[in-house]
Amino acid sequence: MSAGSSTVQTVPTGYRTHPQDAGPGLTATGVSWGIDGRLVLDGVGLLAPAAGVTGLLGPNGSGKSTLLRVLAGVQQAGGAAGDAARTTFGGADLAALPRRQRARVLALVEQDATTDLPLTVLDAVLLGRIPHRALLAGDSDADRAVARTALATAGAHELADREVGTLSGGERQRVHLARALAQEPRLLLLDEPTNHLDVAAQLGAMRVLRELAADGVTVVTALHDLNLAAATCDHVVLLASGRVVAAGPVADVLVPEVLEPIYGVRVDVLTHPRTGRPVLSFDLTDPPS
Ligand SMILES: Nc1ncnc2c1ncn2[C@@H]1O[C@H](COP(=O)(O)OP(=O)(O)OP(=O)(O)O)[C@@H](O)[C@H]1O
Repeated sequence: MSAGSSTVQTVPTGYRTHPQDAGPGLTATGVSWGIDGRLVLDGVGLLAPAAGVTGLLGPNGSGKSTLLRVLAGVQQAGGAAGDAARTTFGGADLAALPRRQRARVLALVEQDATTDLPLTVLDAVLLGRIPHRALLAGDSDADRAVARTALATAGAHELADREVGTLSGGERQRVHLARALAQEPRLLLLDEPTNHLDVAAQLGAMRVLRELAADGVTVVTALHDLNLAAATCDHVVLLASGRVVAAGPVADVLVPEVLEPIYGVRVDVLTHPRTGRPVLSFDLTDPPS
């Protein structure tokens, strides 16, 4: 791991929201998206409780990234499918919000997002401040302070003056998290935010998400690592072939009866000796039929 520090710091109190402001969370109904005559999302409905961490799980190609992009409004629901999707956050229709207003509410951290622009890390993180300042206004001292705090929270403060294009995958992932934190969202959507991170940095990033949730931010994160989800999420939504096949508290969904038919592996569930949370063990022998 080439980042100078793998330590992800706790969330400073300066830009916390408050749990009582969290509202009813994120709801989506009837979300479909298709391309080339194929339905990638097929009438997805989900509930991500306010001020909680919801894990979006599912095998490769099940539709996690597409769903996050549609929820964020980066990709329009429908596509070749045509549908009557409705997505609300805090009771408000997200699709009806003007783009700038939506960017003050939600931030999306995409998987392996890259940029060809010769931006420093600090400038990249400052992009997260754009929705909060007057049109055509430059960065203020306050914006730079928020950006530096976000970098520190994401464990990337030492990278501030580096060019984004020169960063390692794990370093870049921290910078994307910092950019989203600088946006001060009430809804944070993340697409596999830990896939380039070492184990300490993975847990550190999940701790940041948990602390944000404790302070009222609603977090939805796609994850491949089911044990990371078991250790850190409140609630999980399991997708397969563009449909939700299970959703609910971790202990209800991350069980062999649900996971084995979806992943096609044998699953045993143990209990963590200290936390009491589920620990999953996998092997490739055929699951019992
Ligand atoms: N623009 C597109 N054109 C064609 N196919 C697409 C497009 N976007 C997504 N797909 C297909 O839709 C399916 C779901 O893709 P998506 O990236 O949402 O899955 P995922 O669950 O995030 O996968 P992974 O875990 O591998 O990242 C895949 O089969 C993918 O190839």
